[in-house]
Amino acid sequence: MSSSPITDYSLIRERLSPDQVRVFDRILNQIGGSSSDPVRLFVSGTAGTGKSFLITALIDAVGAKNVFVCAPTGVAAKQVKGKTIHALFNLPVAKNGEQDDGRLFTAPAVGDNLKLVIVDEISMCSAEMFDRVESAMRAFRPNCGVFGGFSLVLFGDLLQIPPVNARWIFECKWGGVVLLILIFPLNVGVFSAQWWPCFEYEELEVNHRQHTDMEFAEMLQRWRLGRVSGGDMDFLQSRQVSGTPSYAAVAEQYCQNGRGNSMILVQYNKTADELNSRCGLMNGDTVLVQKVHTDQDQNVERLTVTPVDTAEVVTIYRRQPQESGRQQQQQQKPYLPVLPAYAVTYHKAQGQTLDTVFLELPRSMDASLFFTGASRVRSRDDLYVTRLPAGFSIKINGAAVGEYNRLRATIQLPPIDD
Ligand SMILES: Nc1ncnc2c1ncn2[C@@H]1O[C@H](COP(=O)(O)OP(=O)(O)OP(=O)(O)O)[C@@H](O)[C@H]1O
Repeated sequence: MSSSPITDYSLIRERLSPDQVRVFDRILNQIGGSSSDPVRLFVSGTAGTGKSFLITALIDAVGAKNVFVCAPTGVAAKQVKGKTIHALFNLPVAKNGEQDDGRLFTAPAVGDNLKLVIVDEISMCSAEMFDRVESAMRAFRPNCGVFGGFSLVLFGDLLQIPPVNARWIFECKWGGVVLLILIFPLNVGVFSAQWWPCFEYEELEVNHRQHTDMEFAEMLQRWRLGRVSGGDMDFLQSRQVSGTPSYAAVAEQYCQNGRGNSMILVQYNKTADELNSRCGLMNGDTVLVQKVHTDQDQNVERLTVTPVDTAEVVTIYRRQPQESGRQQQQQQKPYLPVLPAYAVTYHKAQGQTLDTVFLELPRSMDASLFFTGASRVRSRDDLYVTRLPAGFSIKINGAAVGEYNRLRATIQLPPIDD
């Protein structure tokens, strides 16, 4: 990816589908045009419609040094060569589920060349976090209005994973306002969070991830809306790894069927830890190994890695074993404190395309989690479930569907659940 803008967009446009080109042109025309109005756009579309792909095309066109790109999680940010929202805007991170203190740390320096700010996987960004982004952008350029007058494009799918223990980006802070609106039904936009109504809407429609298995794509659209047919249940039954939730059976199947970037998706971090450690692996930061340094006997001495959450370069050295006993320590070699992890939470998988997934399913599950997990793969053959609980069901979030339909109506599209 070049850091300078490409002025002839024809080559970039060639790699995009017609709906991606429509949005690409709309954004670039507004940024490059004579209008002084900043872009305020929310680009949605179901999983696999190439939202992240379009982001990389926009970065190429505008030039990496002229765009800020971010996402709520490190893995999602890495996907679009960006930073986490926290890292980009220097927001304090909440620890152990406690709320942070709401302070805004020093904002990064912003040159005059900043043309566009992009936030991917917006479904996971809470209304509170979005308020902070607004303050941070206004701090870059005070006196220029909302979001500092910068162009801002949001990408995501409101039917994928919502923010953890927080309000949706479109949800109102004060229940009382909702009550008032119920009594005096005014413009529906008043329901929304403070900044959300500033955004116009676009939707991508071509599924690029499951385009070779349209039956699977249709199945996913049912699941996205919380509908699981009898045929779907039969299919899920046939994709079970084991009759009982046995980590060993899952691990064995994983080793046999897992390809390239396969993942076991689980609900909670502690389950991921358990699964990883049972298999002799450990959970931790996800890192990309950039360089393996060896000595003259080809023993690995150290690794240069980039954690996906921070994108810093880190060197990992061998450590002495912790076991007690001097003799035992002398016998054991210093070890590298890094092992591959293959179970992650559904949250960490959002935004990725994976070769194979193994879904851990509770008896009742949010449609957003199930849909996000299942839609990571390209075809039915790449999807497994660790076990299908009796009476398995998924439930849809009505607020997200309602907001989706409201947005679609603004561009004359029918409700998704019609
Ligand atoms: N125009 C395109 N031509 C070829 N491949 C494409 C195109 N657009 C997207 N893809 C591919 O389709 C897959 C899904 O794309 P992408 O991850 O951008 O979708 P997404 O809408 O961001 O999905 P999600 O909502 O799940 O994050 C990726 O493998 C991507 O490379």
